[in-house]
Amino acid sequence: MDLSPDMQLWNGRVDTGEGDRARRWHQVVRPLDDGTLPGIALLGFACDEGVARNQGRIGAAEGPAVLRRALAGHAWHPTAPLADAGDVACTDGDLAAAQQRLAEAVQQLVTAGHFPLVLGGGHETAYGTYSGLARACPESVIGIVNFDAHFDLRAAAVPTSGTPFAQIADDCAVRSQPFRYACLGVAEPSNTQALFDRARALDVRWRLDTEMVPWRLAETRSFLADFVASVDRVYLTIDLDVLPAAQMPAVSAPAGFGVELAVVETLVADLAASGKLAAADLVEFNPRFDQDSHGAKAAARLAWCITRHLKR
Ligand SMILES: N=CN[C@@H](CCC(=O)O)C(=O)O
Ligand SMILES: [Mn+2]
Ligand SMILES: [Mn+2]
Repeated sequence: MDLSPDMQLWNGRVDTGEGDRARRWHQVVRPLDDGTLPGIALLGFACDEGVARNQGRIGAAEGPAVLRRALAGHAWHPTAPLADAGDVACTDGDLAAAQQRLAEAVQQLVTAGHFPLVLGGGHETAYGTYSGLARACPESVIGIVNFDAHFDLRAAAVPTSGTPFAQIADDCAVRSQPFRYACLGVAEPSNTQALFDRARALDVRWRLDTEMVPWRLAETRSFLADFVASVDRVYLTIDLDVLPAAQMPAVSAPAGFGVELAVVETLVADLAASGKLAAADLVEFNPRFDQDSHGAKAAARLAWCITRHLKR
């Protein structure tokens, strides 16, 4: 796999003379090659074709590069190797082909023993990430944990950023595999009754944004632990529009209510430490709508959290 990572994106502060334990991401990350030991592999999906098709605000294709720059200066804590596998892009409007290329890259990474951390891209990223993981481990029951204000279970004429979990449900039905999907942070005003009906028909587990307030965190942790216990492996997808608009302005559809970053981070850390997390993506980050990098910082913090707590 050669997706030509742009290593120029990785630069930042150097604490000269403080030794190995003072390193930051930009000093640790290496371009992925055949000799890279199994570890964390960053993979960009530079695509907002699904957002455009879903009547959203484009710009998420610029997300992967900005997220790498935001991550570059973070202190390095994990011990696993960190590699940059480069980007899969969608430049010709052929979303299905781009999702297939993403799936192939994710499949190769998982098969080689890496943990793919995919930097989206709109939520159409999820269909590629999931498909790659499912191909790499066809015997596993994969549980999808989606932090999102939206179910993304739309029935649309063409695939969009609003359809990935409906597409996955269809694929699972074809393969006679169970469709295991938990959606955390669902905003009632942002999902029609038809979407709730589809979620019920597909046996989706969900928690509303109003149920994910900090003072009900213990309940939410237990909800998530029960879901994780019921599957073999977990695919985590974080749609950044789950965060309140004040914490995450840099998305197509900012949340009026949202789930606090502190709550999301605690739950993400739980998932990373579960030993079942097999792949993750962060999606919908759109730098065009950021304010003084607040959104980039929140998104980078969640990516950092996954790597900090990851147990495999
Ligand atoms: N990823 C897509 N999410 C939402 C967008 C909603 C909106 O644009 O208001 C959806 O399709 O439901
Ligand atoms: Mn969303
Ligand atoms: Mn979404």
